[in-house]
Amino acid sequence: MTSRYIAAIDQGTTSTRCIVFDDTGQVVALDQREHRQIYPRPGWVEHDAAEIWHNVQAVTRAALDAAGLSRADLAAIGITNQRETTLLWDVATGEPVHNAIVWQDTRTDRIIRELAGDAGPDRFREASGLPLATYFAGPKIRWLLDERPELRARAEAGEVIFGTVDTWLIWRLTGRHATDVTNASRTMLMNLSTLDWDERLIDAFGVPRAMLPEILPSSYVYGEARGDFGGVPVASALGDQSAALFGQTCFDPGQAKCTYGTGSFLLLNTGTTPVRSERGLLTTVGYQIGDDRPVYALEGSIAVTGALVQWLRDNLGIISSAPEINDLAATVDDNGGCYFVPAFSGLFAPYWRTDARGVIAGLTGYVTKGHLARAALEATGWQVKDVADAMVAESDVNIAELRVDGGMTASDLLMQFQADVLDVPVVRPTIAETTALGAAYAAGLAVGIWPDLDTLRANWRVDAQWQSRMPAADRDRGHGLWRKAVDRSLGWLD
Ligand SMILES: Nc1ncnc2c1ncn2[C@@H]1O[C@H](COP(=O)(O)OP(=O)(O)O)[C@@H](O)[C@H]1O
Ligand SMILES: O=P(O)(O)OC[C@H](O)CO
Repeated sequence: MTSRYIAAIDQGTTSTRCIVFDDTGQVVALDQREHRQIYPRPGWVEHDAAEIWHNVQAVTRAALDAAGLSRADLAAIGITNQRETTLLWDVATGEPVHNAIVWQDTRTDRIIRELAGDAGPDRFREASGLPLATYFAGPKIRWLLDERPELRARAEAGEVIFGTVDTWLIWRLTGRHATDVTNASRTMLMNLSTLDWDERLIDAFGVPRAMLPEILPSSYVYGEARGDFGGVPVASALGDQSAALFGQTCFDPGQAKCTYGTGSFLLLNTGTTPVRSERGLLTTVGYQIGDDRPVYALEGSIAVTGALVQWLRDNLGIISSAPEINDLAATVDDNGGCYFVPAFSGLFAPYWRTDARGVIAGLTGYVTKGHLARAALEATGWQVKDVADAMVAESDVNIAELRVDGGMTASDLLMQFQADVLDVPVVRPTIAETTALGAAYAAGLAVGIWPDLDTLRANWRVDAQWQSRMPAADRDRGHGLWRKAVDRSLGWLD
């Protein structure tokens, strides 16, 4: 029997999933495991890279078992991952030399301020497409090598090497030290035009070239897996937001998707030319298929969306599960004049303000927990509107519809509000696991399961859609109040 299944590994911030897809793109089996979030100090977030590798193997075995399949049934393994999270490990032993520093971690704040100096946060934007921010991998490598000087000499000798999570998994699976171009575009060390490490950038961050992986396309056979999955080609790697763009089949310039999870990420396909942002968006690589020219995207990254729902559950206890926020919000007709800016770790796009902190504005004696629940859901809608507005202004593209995925799209109230404030249709596809699907599609293309992008496009189907029904005057008034609340959150830290 020919191998017609693909195992997509989705290594996310809070959990690791393996989803097995068949050659029609349908989900056959899924397994998922959470891993520890390590908070050594306020603002610091780490993961144990060894635990992540252990979980990747465990969920892949379990998903195959659940599907009643063996490795011989797999045509390919695809990888998608949380981006920017930074790992260093010892080539000889394969052991991590430090916990992984997670994308949300803000410990590099001082390094960022020093590097920005008089030139400001856009010092490296032309080459990298990114503003100087704690978010990206380059500053995290710098911090690790400054903190542990003994590692620098070993990194210069290529004995200690760097990778984002894709690289770590490709290395563990195949032995090759490689990354894909979408992940590399989040390091702040890659030149967006040459798609290679940029000497000026790696010098500025003090990163030895010997520790960096080779940069390869997203849909590409990286090598054959060894060990438990021996012989199966590892045939894709994409950062999770790029994978979702791919899984949503946003292959044409002007197509956009937003993934609503812990944070939310709106990506707009801008075609084969990178569009540099002057409005706080990121220029990133959407995907690259084999030797084709890469497809670029503009991205609006929002740090806290679903995480606010979790905060209402875990820290305030006003709901006992995330879906319950919708029942609570439905007890009231509107937000009661209340606006919630969840700037828990500053504000990401389009503001990039590390000095912001959360505020609830407009509180009166009238406000109930129902209003707070509604304001929390609306906060996601407004944050996405802010990045969508910046995108339209930046690229002259009118977003005709927004394709959505992720855990928060289960909220009908949020999806309706999103369509209302964006004034464009919001559309959710039948396969909700878009991120894993994107990794499976990219792997399947590389090994010939699917012949071309048109075949994948034809596979995309609408599950639900929401049309705008909010009067323009209400939208404008609400947006004005939201922006006032955002102003209140800025400059809280000195
Ligand atoms: N029905 C719901 N309504 C609103 N938010 C939800 C709902 N279900 C889950 N969430 C939120 O969605 C997030 C989980 O989505 P998911 O796509 O699994 O995120 P991630 O991949 O970032 O872990 C959580 O932050 C949770 O609070
Ligand atoms: O793991 P997720 O889904 O929270 O995504 C994290 C992003 O890739 C961070 O840039």
